[in-house]
Amino acid sequence: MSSERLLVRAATLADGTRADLLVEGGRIAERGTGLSAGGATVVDADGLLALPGLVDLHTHLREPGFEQSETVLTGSRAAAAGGYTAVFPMANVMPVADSAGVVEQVMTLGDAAGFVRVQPIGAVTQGLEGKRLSEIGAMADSRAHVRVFSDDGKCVHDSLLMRRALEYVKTFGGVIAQHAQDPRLTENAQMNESALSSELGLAGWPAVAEESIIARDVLLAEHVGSRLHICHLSTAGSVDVVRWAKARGIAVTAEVTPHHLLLTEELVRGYDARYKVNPPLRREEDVLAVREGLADGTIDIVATDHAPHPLEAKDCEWDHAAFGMVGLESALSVVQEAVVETGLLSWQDVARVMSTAPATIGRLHGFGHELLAGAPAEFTLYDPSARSRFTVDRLAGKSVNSPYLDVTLPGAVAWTVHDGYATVRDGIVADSEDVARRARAAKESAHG
Ligand SMILES: NC(=O)N[C@@H](CC(=O)O)C(=O)O
Ligand SMILES: [Zn+2]
Ligand SMILES: [Zn+2]
Repeated sequence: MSSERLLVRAATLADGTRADLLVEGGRIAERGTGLSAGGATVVDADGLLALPGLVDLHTHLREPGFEQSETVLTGSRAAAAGGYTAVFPMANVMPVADSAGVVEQVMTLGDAAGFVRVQPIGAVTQGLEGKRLSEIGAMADSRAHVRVFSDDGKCVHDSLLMRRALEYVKTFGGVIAQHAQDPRLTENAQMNESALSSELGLAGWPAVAEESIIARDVLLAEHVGSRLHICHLSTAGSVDVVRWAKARGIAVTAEVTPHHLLLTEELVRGYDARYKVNPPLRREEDVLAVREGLADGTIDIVATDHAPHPLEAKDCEWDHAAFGMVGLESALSVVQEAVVETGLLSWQDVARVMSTAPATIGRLHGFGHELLAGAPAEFTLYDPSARSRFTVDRLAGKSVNSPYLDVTLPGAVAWTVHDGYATVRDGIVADSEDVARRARAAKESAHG
């Protein structure tokens, strides 16, 4: 039961070559051409792209505490539907993931669900309050082996605390992932600060509120000699600051979300809160600049910032609506539309920015990213030639706050294979009970 045998026939790899992949015992047992099935389930991958399992460095799974929005299980299903095989859930849950107990609990829930690897992120400060450092060392040493720390949802605004956090994680090679938002410059802010925000009468969120924190933090990272990661970078100025920092040799990495690669503030005109997100959708110039930054390597990765919210938190007046949009299920399609079809990134680049690089930044250990014989079977089979209206049945998580509903997008995930097992087959997400049962069996066989 635990080790499914699959023969993936004639898949196109990211480099354009074609190969058969024989999956057995949780690994890619063989890679070649004309492999014989020998009783394995044959997957006709003609026309499908085989990408290493996608890794999301920025996900909100909402459990414990906000299970009406998402659970570790439902978010894991959303991830599998999008071609992901590993996610890093953020710490803004209740109780906050600021202790070994909570990060271990989240990891345990992820292991039990079995759809993806769930690698928790720990909070930088206790209760995300920005006052005292959390138990960073205890989380790092725990069974959850935390390497990424973030107060995401809130900015670590106190410069001294930020410095101390960078110093602390340096001792074990961790990284601080900063939600760069000056709280004073964005008090009650509702959308990007621009001519449009004045026109719409919504309080503006200036680019400088993001850029000034990034500028401070790259200098702190340089001073301390530690690693800094910038969450959901969204402005042209931020790209410039990170470009400058990298040229200076500072150990900074940065992410952009799919929505900041595709959508602009113009969407706010209709006051539909599905477009309300933190950081806000920016100007066309910013969208072009973050695409360029991703293409030239200034921005290292694409991360979804999958932020599920229940209907009542979105189906209300703009000012009262929650910030955030779901993104796991649509990420690859949006990336295809925004940067592959515009000629900026190759599929090999996509494999890097959505799988290899996030795994490296997050220090995800024992995870295979080359689809080679002997590697763990972690991959997705994607049909880039598909084109369809993105409908609510594509959303496998609990919440439906997607900005893409009824939008035509390219691409479709056909199969996702995690730990040698198909979590998505022929576009259908596997049964939760089956996946949980097989995860238990795999665990038992691993323990002898
Ligand atoms: N991105 C969002 O708009 N919301 C996130 C928080 C965050 O990522 O800052 C959330 O937790 O809902
Ligand atoms: Zn954030
Ligand atoms: Zn977030």
